[in-house]
Amino acid sequence: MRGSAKGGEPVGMVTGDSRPDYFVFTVDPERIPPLYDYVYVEAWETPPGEDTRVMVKILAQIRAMRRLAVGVSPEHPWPVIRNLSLPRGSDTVVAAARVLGYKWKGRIYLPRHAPPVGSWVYLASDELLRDFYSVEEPRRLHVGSLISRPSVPAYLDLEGVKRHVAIIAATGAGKTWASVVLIEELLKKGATIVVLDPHGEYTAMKRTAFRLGPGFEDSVRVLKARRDQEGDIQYRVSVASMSAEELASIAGVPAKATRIRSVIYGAKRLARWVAEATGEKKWLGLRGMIKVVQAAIDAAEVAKLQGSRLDRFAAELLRRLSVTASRDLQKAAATGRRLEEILSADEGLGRGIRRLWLALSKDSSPGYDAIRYLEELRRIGVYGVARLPLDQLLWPGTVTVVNLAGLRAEVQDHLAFNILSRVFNARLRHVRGVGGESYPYPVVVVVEEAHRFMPPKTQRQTRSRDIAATIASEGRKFGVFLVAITQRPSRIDPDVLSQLQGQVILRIVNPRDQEAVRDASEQVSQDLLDNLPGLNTGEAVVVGPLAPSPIMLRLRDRVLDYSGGDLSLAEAWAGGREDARLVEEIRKEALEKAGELLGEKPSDLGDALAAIAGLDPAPEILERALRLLARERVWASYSEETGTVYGEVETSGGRTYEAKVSLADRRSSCSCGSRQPCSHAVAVLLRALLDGLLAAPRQRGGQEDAWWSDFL
Ligand SMILES: Nc1ncnc2c1ncn2[C@@H]1O[C@H](COP(=O)(O)OP(=O)(O)OP(=O)(O)O)[C@@H](O)[C@H]1O
Repeated sequence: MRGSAKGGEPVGMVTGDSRPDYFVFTVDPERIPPLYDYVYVEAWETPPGEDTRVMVKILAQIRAMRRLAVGVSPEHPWPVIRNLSLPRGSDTVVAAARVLGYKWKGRIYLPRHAPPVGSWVYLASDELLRDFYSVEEPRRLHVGSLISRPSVPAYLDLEGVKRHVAIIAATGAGKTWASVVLIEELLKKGATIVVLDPHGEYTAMKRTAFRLGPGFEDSVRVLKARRDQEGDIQYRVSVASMSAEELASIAGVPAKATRIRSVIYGAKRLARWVAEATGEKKWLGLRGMIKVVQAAIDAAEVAKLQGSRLDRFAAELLRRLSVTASRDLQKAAATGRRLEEILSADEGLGRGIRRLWLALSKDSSPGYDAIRYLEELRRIGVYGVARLPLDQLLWPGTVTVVNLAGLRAEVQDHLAFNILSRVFNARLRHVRGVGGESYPYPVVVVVEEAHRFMPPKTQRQTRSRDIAATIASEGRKFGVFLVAITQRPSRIDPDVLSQLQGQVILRIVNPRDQEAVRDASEQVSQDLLDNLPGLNTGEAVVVGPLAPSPIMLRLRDRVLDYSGGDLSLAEAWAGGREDARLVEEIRKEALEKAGELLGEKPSDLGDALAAIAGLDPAPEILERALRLLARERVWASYSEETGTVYGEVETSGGRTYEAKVSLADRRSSCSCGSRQPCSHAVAVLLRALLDGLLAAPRQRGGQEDAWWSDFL
């Protein structure tokens, strides 16, 4: 009957240290239960609300076990040991059990008495455990089975999610797995879930959503933050809702670069007024700001020739903006008049122009730098004129994965801040009945790598920490619940961590992290902490309101896929085939774009580049450039004025190459040092072609001259 779950016969007797929460018992050597198995003792208790004592079954879990030698010790020398004939069973098996409580009228209570020494200890039956850990439908989340009893299902309590959840483990111990299982269960309950996914690990859930059953096919949506990442829809933040300071910081402009920041400040103000003067919202985006900076650089050059005067700069800038805004001369004049009206009535516009002049009057480099920063931000694709409607982010019975992969830390943090704030405010407005963007159902926000977003104030400043702390402390009132996932709880703000009352703790080895868990949760006892390094992958301890009583469980198999688990070689090599497919797609698209420019579709991409840019790259260089586009980050911008494509190739190995292709001179150069058209320059040219930045060869030049000659 060793290890059997039947119960009945005793497996030991309480013989040692006995306390209300813990007892030591000597084990029958013929019936030794495994570590973590469940036992009970019968004892008299007076349950709360009763006035007589009743006999109850006090459930306990074996947390430690030892064999003590009787009659021998390790100090005995070998010749003595060798000649002793020790019969099997001449040792004593001693176990220590942590009391879990007893169940009385559907509720779990902790005993007030220590089990008497001499009490029989019985193996708990499956039925007893099922009853002890039962959670009623519809609150039941089926996440696995008891660690030592695969036949007893382990349920979490849906209502416990209201007190927020932390999923904590060493790397590779199964955090993402645990989170996916929780998401599956929440989806079955019809929850609205948002996942902030810094590594793009959760995007694969979408492909497998159908496995959850009929009606779940569309229950996973993927929003991408970067244009070139996996996702159905682009998440969008409106530039108009951000301050110039915010924009500059996210773009990565150093705090000390005051002239560049001034340019961004001025450009933002002016772009807003051009939008107002023309009634065209497109000026509110980054492209609008970049056009303002370009006009300001040119206006500053003109003003410098005319005695370096602010009034000359202002007049020239307004003229250029009017013309840029409306090529129709009459309209341009009207826009100019309107801008001047605004300038005389509104000090803000004047301040914007002054800041631009101060930044650019000495030399134009802060202007070019500002363009570079804004251009980089624009290429991400997330910062635009209008924000994404809320119903694309939150939808009942749907998990929306926001793929933040491939973004700089500042941008990830800003987007996390933006999304957390939007969700919280939408719920707050609903609950308070205030107008504006609102959402009628509670929302669970899963934050992967939570330490990136909510570190202690003393360690690092982030934008998202304060809103995360607000959700942790007030989200319950407004129906916004946090599930924070991390391998470094010691790097999470203690104010946030202590509010995450439901904890799913998998293997943790680092003592600092164990301490952080203990500090954050009263329910994690020292003996539980001692057990954490010994857990296997996929085994967890759950404490707090998520479970009826602290529970050790093995997570069930997940249904939805995710990526980022251990590398599968078969899949990794299949990725190579995927690259080849992408290269062919890019080639096809580039040929089509070239056809639009040239008026007839070329049969060969090399010939097309020769016709468009006068470059004739060697075939292997062209192939390498296509592979760069498929695999790496390639950006391009085009200056109509100089007829030059500028761009960068950022490799996954962390190297950046800056390349330039002059269409007018039919030459290219690159920071890799190559004079011949190199793969970086060709990739940059192809990116400009794919992004539709290039004008047809016969249109270049002529129109430009006519346009600028009006006022030069
Ligand atoms: N419950 C489980 N049952 C079976 N295998 C599991 C379980 N949990 C995790 N694994 C395996 O362990 C590996 C690591 O799991 P997972 O990616 O969830 O860990 P993680 O803690 O999120 O890792 P990281 O810190 O690297 O993100 C996975 O490849 C998965 O196959």
